[in-house]
Amino acid sequence: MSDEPIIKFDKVVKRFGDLTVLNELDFEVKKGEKVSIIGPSGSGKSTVLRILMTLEDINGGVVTVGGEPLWHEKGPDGSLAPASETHLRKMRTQLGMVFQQFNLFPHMTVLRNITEAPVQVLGLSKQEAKQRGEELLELVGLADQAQKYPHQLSGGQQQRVGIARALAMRPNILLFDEPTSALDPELVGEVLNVIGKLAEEHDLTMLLVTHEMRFAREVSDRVCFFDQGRIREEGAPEDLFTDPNEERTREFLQAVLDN
Ligand SMILES: Nc1ncnc2c1ncn2[C@@H]1O[C@H](COP(=O)(O)OP(=O)(O)OP(=O)(O)O)[C@@H](O)[C@H]1O
Repeated sequence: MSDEPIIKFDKVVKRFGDLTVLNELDFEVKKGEKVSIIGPSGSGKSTVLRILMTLEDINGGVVTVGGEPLWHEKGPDGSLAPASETHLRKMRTQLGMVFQQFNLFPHMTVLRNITEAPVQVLGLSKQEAKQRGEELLELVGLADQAQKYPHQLSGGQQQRVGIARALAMRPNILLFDEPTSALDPELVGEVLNVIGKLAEEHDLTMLLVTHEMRFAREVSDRVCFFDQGRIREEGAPEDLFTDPNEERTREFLQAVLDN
């Protein structure tokens, strides 16, 4: 891990109508760091990921990815103007996201789900993309499922394809938005195992929104507790989970761990 932040939110404001979801959020992630975001429903956790994926714009502040503003472009005089679609498209290639609902293309085979974007967006040849796709299926333990369609797979297998698909774009940063919350309990483990293996073996920067507290504790370098659009408390998992400073964090952990 380096000290340089690869993601930086500087007083970021996000509103939906009258609702302020991010309230001057300051947040940094270092290169290679594995960070979990936990917190109550509606506290803005998924919004942080969606802003990074350029699926939601921002109403104030600056988001920087890899040292460059995401939602802005620097003019010749150094001033910041709203980003063009070309800039957003370029910036987006640094990030991959694994969604709660998998979001696979239902009419494509597993392998094609993985090769489509590398061919269309990165310009890889079909052969190169296929080779990369097969390696990734191996990594997520699905080498024998390449020619199946998503509906022929279990939820856990579909989510592992979702992870392979995100990795196929070789992102520097991988975002996970509650990747196991749509799964039957018996399928959660296989997905967490794949994510855990990635965290251990790769120097990818990972940002994970999760309700799986035990997993967050195992896999993260740092855990951030979000509350009302800000980070209420953050720290090493062993500190935050065993001896939080804030009463609000304690209440939240008590409530989720009792469940
Ligand atoms: N497109 C939208 N339009 C209007 N309101 C939205 C939109 N997206 C999110 N919100 C609202 O913004 C708030 C924050 O949403 P967000 O999904 O970031 O929360 P969260 O912390 O991830 O919650 P959860 O754990 O329930 O997924 C919620 O109150 C949500 O209803």
